[in-house]
Amino acid sequence: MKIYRHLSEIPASFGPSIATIGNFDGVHRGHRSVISEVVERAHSLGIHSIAITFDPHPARVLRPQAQQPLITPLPQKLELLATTGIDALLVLPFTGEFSRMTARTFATEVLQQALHVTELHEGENFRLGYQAEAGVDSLDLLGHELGFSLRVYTSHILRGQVVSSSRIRQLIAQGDVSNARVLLGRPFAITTTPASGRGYGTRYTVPTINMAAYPELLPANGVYITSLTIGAGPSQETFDAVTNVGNRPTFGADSFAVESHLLNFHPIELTEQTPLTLTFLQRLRAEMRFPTPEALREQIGKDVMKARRYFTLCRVVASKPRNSGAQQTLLVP
Ligand SMILES: Cc1cc2nc3c(=O)[nH]c(=O)nc-3n(C[C@H](O)[C@H](O)[C@H](O)COP(=O)(O)O)c2cc1C
Ligand SMILES: Nc1ncnc2c1ncn2[C@@H]1O[C@H](COP(=O)(O)OP(=O)(O)O)[C@@H](O)[C@H]1O
Repeated sequence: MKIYRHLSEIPASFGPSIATIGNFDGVHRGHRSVISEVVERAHSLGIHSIAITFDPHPARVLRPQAQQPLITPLPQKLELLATTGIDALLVLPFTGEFSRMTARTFATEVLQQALHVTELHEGENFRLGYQAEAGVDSLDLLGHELGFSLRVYTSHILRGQVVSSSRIRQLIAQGDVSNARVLLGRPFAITTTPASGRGYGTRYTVPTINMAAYPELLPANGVYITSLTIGAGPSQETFDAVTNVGNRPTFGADSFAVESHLLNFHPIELTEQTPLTLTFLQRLRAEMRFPTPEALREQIGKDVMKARRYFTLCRVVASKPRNSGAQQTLLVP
């Protein structure tokens, strides 16, 4: 996937192309189904497919006080978009001045003149331009004038829920990582680096790898079954884990941390720069204040047992032959 960071980087020869515009936060199942149609359609016509997105997320510029955390910060969004098969991605810098561009100017300068778009694919709720002035009906009219057709997708519904970034954000913020996984089409994960702990775990409960402060979306405080990937590339290793997100009230004053106890631990080199990807698989319970560290240690022992059962079950399911599908549906944890 070719990435362009500014309109001026688009080669004059670019296009014709089929495009989709969006924030794509989460790169969820709805995003993926539109993008895969764009890719397929462009492929069948032998022309380029391109996704257009913005950085920072427009909400950061338009409603900075809302501090909306992201499901996928830009590097993760790019990685996920690269797996969709789209030929190119245009990441337009989103500023106050840019936000005042009308839909007509955007469609003319970006879609028509730079990308030579012949088809634009968007969800039914899509809006473009200053103060979100243009919905799909106005874009359809603009397209007739500027030489592109608009294909509109109805909202993706799964298990009775609209697949949207805001719904997924809400589910994760409530700790419902299982439902978020359904709408995302993969488990929710964060990418971060290690930080040092206070040594209480090793002394009183269980040793943990602590994560550096993470400024984007995290699941609600509580205990989760997770997997932790340490490192990146061929030398990376993934461990089964249990993770606490919270303030550790058993040890006194609030001190927020995300920390993982690895079930199949073996010593591994960690530096402040080592990439860590923490994947949230299932919520186990709320964080609680225990009367003593021993009581907490006993509870963590129970959390570990549940996590071990979960991983064993997953591996049993994964090892079943594909044709025993009915049984698999019953077993998937
Ligand atoms: C699986 C797991 C569950 C935990 N649950 C709780 C909890 O319910 N209440 C709590 O106060 N701390 C909980 N903790 C946090 C421990 O108190 C924590 O490991 C300890 O504070 C170590 O802190 P340190 O890494 O800064 O040394 C949990 C930790 C893990 C790994
Ligand atoms: N099962 C385990 N899970 C995570 N870390 C472990 C485990 N066993 C040993 N460790 C080691 O313990 C270190 C954590 O020790 P420490 O910094 O004292 O943590 P804590 O503050 O949680 O006690 C980790 O960096 C890791 O190398």
